[in-house]
Amino acid sequence: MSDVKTHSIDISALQRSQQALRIENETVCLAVNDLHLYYGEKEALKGVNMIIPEKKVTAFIGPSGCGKSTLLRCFNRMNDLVDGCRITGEINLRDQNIYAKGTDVAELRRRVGMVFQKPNPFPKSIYENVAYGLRIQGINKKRLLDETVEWALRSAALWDEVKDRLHESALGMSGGQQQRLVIARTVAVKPEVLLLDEPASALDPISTLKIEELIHELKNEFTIAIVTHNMQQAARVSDYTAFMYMGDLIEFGDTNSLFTNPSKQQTEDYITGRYG
Ligand SMILES: Nc1ncnc2c1ncn2[C@@H]1O[C@H](COP(=O)(O)OP(=O)(O)OP(=O)(O)O)[C@@H](O)[C@H]1O
Repeated sequence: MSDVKTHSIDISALQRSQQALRIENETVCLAVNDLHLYYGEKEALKGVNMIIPEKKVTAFIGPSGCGKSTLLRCFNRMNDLVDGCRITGEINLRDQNIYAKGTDVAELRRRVGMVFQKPNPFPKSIYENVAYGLRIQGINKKRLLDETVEWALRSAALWDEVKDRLHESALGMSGGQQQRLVIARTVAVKPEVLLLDEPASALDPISTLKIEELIHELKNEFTIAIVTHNMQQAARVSDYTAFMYMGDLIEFGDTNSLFTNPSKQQTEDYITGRYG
């Protein structure tokens, strides 16, 4: 390991297992095959191939505009909502191509939930925010709603802070609490995958730490893909990291190896702060 690399990322602080993870030993949750995405004439993803392993955290890093969020949004077809967006290639969620004709996109988005940079609770009570997706599914039995709301709030490490004010407005919560509430709302419908698009970048350091700890807990139950601008955060929270540059996936591997011994010069230049 060169001095330059250790200067940028303090990998010793990760307390990571010495045993390297191996992608080939993982169960595949999502498989991306030759994915190209065009916004009009502009090719924003240039033939991406990778897998997202099940019940692991996969981080996407790279300079602004390299396509991280675009790729994340492909996993639950959020780009379908963008005018002039065209996609070729495949993404398989387990053994189903989510871009196949006839895919139920609403059901896909239940299975693959998404949390954005800025917390976006609904102007409703804490309880109703979490119950929202369940009610949309037609679940109205109070006992089932109560149980699931509690489970989701516990999963998002928020229950103890809000159990006595469930019927107060979510808008009275702090930004960090709102983001954990949005995570609770997302997990309440029991998705298989959680997509997190810079989930902590609008939060203070303590709230950020809580979100990072939460990610560690959530990967016991969910497959997680996270976009982050913060390389330290990627190193802290993820098992695997994908480095993107100008629409290409440059390198993908276990996080320890990618940060300590990158195989591509572009990755090394980025993680050592030479550009981006
Ligand atoms: N809705 C859109 N319409 C047209 N071009 C877009 C759209 N969204 C993104 N792009 C372009 O696609 C490219 C990739 O953008 P994307 O937001 O995926 O990058 P990113 O790596 O997530 O960037 P950042 O880190 O700044 O969020 C950029 O050139 C961007 O300008």
